[in-house]
Amino acid sequence: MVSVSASDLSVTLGRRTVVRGVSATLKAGALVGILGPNGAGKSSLVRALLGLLPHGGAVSIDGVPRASLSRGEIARRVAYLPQGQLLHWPVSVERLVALGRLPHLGPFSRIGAADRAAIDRAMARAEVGALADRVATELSGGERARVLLARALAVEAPVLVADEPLASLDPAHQIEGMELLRAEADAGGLVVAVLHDLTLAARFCDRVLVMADGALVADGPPAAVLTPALLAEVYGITATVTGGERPLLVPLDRVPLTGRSPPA
Ligand SMILES: Nc1ncnc2c1ncn2[C@@H]1O[C@H](COP(=O)(O)OP(=O)(O)OP(=O)(O)O)[C@@H](O)[C@H]1O
Repeated sequence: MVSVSASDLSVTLGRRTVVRGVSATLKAGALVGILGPNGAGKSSLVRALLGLLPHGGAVSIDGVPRASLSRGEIARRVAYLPQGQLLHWPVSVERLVALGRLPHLGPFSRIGAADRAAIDRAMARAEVGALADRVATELSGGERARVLLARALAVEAPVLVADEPLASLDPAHQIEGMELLRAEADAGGLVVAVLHDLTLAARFCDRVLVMADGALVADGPPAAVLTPALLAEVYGITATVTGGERPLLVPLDRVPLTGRSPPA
């Protein structure tokens, strides 16, 4: 069973420690939301998990120390959709999505029938088939976000890590994006998504990890974690929280931040 495990993970950038002693084991079949205010360390955490940032502590993928896996092995096991990726080359959307197959190709091999099928599946799932011949640098922000999601889906890796996959998406595409991530998890994958929309996180995630000031301050099912007290302490907001297992959260006002200590 696919899993990603972090033990006492820490990241220091310049003189600042931006991830502090995070430990968590994430398992297949779950959609895990990484939440927390701006600057809390969410992107740094996922980048450290992937080995894209120097860090302290240990990470294992499927029980194997990540440091002992080659870049290719990691790229085949974990698809990564970075935050706010810019596109510099005027390639077609179809060719951009096809780049998702690179981890599966040898140095001299070309896209084959299986790769072609994976690209078509990914484009259909992210609903970007109609954009196939468009130039990627000429897309709107939301179109670009869906194309980049399609590229990550085209990897067909057992783990998908998506950093703010809903940014720039209209409400219908936000819901569609979450449905897609949910379906990946329901099909047995592990999906880790950095999210800012608390209601969508509560509705779709099985588990949420809440970061504040670099530390993991809460971890559990959304209904247990996303309480008015936590929202006040971590985000500095009052909110109405209604409903049961899949609460609806409506931010109302700002309140002074009180902070929350990591669980002992
Ligand atoms: N190169 C760097 N040197 C020093 N500090 C950095 C560097 N890069 C990022 N940081 C700081 O690290 C902290 C965590 O950044 P990170 O991007 O992980 O936060 P985040 O929770 O993903 O935020 P957001 O929701 O705004 O995307 C921030 O305070 C940021 O300013």
